[in-house]
Amino acid sequence: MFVLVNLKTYPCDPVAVAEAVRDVDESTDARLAVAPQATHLERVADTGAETWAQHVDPIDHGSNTGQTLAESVADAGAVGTLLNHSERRLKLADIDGAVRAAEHAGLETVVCANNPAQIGAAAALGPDAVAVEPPELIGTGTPVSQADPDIVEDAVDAAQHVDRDVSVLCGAGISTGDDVVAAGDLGSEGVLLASGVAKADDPTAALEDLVEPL
Ligand SMILES: O=C(CO)COP(=O)(O)O
Repeated sequence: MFVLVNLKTYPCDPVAVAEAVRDVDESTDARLAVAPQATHLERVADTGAETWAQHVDPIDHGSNTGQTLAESVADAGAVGTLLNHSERRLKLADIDGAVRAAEHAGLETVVCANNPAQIGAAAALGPDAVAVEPPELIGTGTPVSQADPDIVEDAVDAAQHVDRDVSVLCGAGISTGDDVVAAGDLGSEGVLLASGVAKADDPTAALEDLVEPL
């Protein structure tokens, strides 16, 4: 299972969380990664933790003030990027452009979507993975795998119908090892989570709990 921790703009210490991700990754068969804010990418990558961006724009080098260039994110040490997170929605054409920009920079891609229909559309753009995250469950602590298992199974079906090479992650409210196991039982190859680790008093303990049953 892939456990991708999105730090959003939570007021946590990104380096401390990254060190926890690195250390717990070494103790488990699961794959762990962390997605800090763009300004923290380099410091986080320097810890040795697998580092992801939260977003890149569908642009090339040039006159794009204030935008995030995939090559710069890769230069900072990121190996992948989230795209179209529910808190950073893009138009379809821009998701397509951002997937191409990320691929060009050598970044792995996870395109987020709200529901199975959007997952099918996202999978058709050929990212490495898609992630279904019902927005109403994000940050609630109620795991999608328990509150809405059908959405995960339907997302897996929708993605496989379009492209069997696109893996499916799920997210929203995931915070325990049982949640991760339930996500896997529903056909998900990983989880995308935030508050369960970023807001934890002890991120190492939170991560250990997440991977303990794997
Ligand atoms: O948006 C999310 C991950 O990208 C999910 O957030 P929570 O884990 O806080 O529900």
